[in-house]
Amino acid sequence: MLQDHAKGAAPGWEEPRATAVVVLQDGTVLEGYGIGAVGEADGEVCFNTAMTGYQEILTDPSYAGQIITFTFPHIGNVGTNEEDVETVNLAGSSGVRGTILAAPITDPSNWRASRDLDAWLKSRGIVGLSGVDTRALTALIRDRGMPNAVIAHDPEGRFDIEALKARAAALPSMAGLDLVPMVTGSQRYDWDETSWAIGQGYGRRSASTHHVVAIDYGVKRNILRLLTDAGCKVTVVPATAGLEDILALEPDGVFLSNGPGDPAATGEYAVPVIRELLDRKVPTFGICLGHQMLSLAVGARTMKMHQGHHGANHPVKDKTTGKVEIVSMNHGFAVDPATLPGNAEETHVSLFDGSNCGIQLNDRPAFSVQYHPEASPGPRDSHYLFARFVKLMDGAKAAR
Ligand SMILES: NC(=O)CC[C@H](N)C(=O)O
Repeated sequence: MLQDHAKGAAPGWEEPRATAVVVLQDGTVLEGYGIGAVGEADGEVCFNTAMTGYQEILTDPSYAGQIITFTFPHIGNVGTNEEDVETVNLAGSSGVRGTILAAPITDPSNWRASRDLDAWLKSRGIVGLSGVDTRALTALIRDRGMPNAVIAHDPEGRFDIEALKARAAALPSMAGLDLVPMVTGSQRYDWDETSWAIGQGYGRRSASTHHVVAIDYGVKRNILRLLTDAGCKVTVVPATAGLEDILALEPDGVFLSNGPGDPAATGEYAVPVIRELLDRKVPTFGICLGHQMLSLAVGARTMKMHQGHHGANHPVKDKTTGKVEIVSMNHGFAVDPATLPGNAEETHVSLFDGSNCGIQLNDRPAFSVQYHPEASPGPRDSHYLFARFVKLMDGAKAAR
């Protein structure tokens, strides 16, 4: 499967030896050239269709336990920098385990670049390879669903393919896995960083009005920045924070973050706390995993998707306004809208496949979306949801 761009180029030309392989759970072997960390990594392979923002994607903690293949062939051409990192807690590492690329990584061409992608992947322990026919791999995922796989990278090109096949076949399904403990923070902390635009003097930070406690199931940095831009004083607490810990902070609202793994597997600790907060009518806003957990807390069910949604160009309709927004997505599970209780209304829907993309409760001040309104990467169409959360807290305060 090595790409044959140079084949027949000169007499005596020999195909370079594969220095990395991906072995899928069904025994499919794809060869390529190793990039990033040397060694082996395993996880569920998903494809991401974003054309830009690979650094934000590769540092989104929601990808813990996964390997990302990009459908856009030229990944790495603008290098990497210190700013476009979405992890908050994982100093020097990432959630994602590995990456699979089509074209070789070229020299970075961007004034912000401080390092090339290959060295950056290595520094974060991400194992990868290029030279793979990622169109074929994406077609395979569309046919059969997201497979488990092992990537092995050895500069000497020595692989025990049979052992890798056995290992890939034995990996557990993502369904049932709680991966939040791998990426949540261990300490409570205050957050005060605003978004890039405000930092550069282009935007305006709203006056500080509400105290938001953000529960960190693997939170992305730009969510915390946008809550801050919207005028919130933000305190981040670990995923295991109990009801009393949260109420002691006297929140005007609670934010439920994105995160990795199967939402149904967080039912033991996270969902009961959310249920209690809802019962106390604390204004609540959830994103992605937070949306799934809010839905679970009101009695709905979540299900594993066939190929999931991972990209920066997904059309979603806000049924409350009739407007269509183009959004950033990263999820492999979804809320089954047929299981939503009578007090929960579907507010957003995917125009790609009709899947549920948002809910609001009619009897309590709470709403959530399945996609990533903070973007990073992706369009900014959905930033309005942060203002909607502030309005919800305004209303709750006025009613007190
Ligand atoms: N971005 C997220 O929060 C992902 C949520 C969940 N892990 C899923 O894959 O559906």
